[in-house]
Amino acid sequence: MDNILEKLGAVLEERRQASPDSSYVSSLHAAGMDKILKKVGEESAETLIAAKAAEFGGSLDDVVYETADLWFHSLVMLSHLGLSHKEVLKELERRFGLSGIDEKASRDS
Ligand SMILES: N=c1c2ncn([C@@H]3O[C@H](COP(=O)(O)OP(=O)(O)OP(=O)(O)O)[C@@H](O)[C@H]3O)c2ncn1[C@@H]1O[C@H](COP(=O)(O)O)[C@@H](O)[C@H]1O
Repeated sequence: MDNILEKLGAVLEERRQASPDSSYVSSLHAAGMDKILKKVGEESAETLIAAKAAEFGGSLDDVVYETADLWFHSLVMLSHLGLSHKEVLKELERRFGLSGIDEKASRDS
């Protein structure tokens, strides 16, 4: 499978200029940052609820579905600011191999 983040990133970039009538992503851009952040907040809450339910036997598929919604709307938020998954992946690359405990200690000292 081609990298879905690359493919989706290209579509999201194109949707910044597209008509809001024909595109959900363009309609979010047209509605503005508050609407995008409201969706990120909603999807975040739905992900938390699904994960908590899964801890007690609920559907793992629901966790995947809600996390995909959260990631998708987070990508739209980044795109609205002229950013993309690339900057986030670069930051994760930078952190790779750096223990969270060591990183926190370097901030506290
Ligand atoms: N991955 C997604 C994706 N995930 C979720 N969604 C939409 O996100 C919305 C989720 O909102 P909710 O579940 O809260 O549903 P809702 O009640 O209809 O939403 P609201 O009315 O509350 O805003 C739904 O409309 C989903 O269809 C997505 N819409 C688009 N994409 C990707 O973005 C591409 C571009 O989409 P368009 O801009 O619509 O062409 C698509 O080809 C897909 O690859």
